[in-house]
Amino acid sequence: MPKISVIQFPGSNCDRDTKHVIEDVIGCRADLNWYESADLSNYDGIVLPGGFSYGDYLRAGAIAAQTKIGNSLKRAAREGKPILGICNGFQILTELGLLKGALTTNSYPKFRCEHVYLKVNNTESIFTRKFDKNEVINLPIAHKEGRYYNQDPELSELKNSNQIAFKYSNKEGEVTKASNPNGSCENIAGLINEKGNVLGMMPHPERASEDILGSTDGKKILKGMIESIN
Ligand SMILES: NC(=O)CC[C@H](N)C(=O)O
Repeated sequence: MPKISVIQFPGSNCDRDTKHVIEDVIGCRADLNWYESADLSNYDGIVLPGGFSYGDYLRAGAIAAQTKIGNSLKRAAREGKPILGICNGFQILTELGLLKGALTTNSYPKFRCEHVYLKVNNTESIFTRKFDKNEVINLPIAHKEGRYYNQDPELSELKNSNQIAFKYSNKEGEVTKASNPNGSCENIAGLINEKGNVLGMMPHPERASEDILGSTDGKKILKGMIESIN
């Protein structure tokens, strides 16, 4: 059975929910590992959970990315291990340079906590292959620094190499300004690296993995990742 490491930073707050979904909903082993002592060589996949690492001081994710787990994450990414960064995890991955671009303060600078619709743009990755192309899914967001920023030529490269995983949309799948909760460029809600083994996303799949929570769309992302490990 694959072993997944869920990394805990000072200020993580979605670590236990993530472990719960991986273990109790998907039926895989997940350990909580404190960032200072985590040995990623023992694990087949890694999840950076949501939260407020180091209190979001300087910029969300900036300080966590400077700790020694940063090098371990870079090594794991190079080795091709699947890495999923959820919300604060996505912020840490961009700060580490494992995903391109940056996450900055929402265009309307308030914390937004609500369900949003996403259009699935890439269905070829290990994380998104359980969805149909352009499928509209429903996941919750909870952030203040979720505005994805990038510019050309990098932005065009991301588009041309199909690295945009999810875009904020309306229920009909139209990618509009009104359906963009934070001012992200191109309505980008989730990105995959070039190699296809790292996904960062602002919405929370672990909060949408059980019927009782109103959506199970998020489970497909975690399941896709875990089932890719053999
Ligand atoms: N849910 C999260 O991971 C949260 C928050 C995040 N650090 C922010 O931008 O507000």
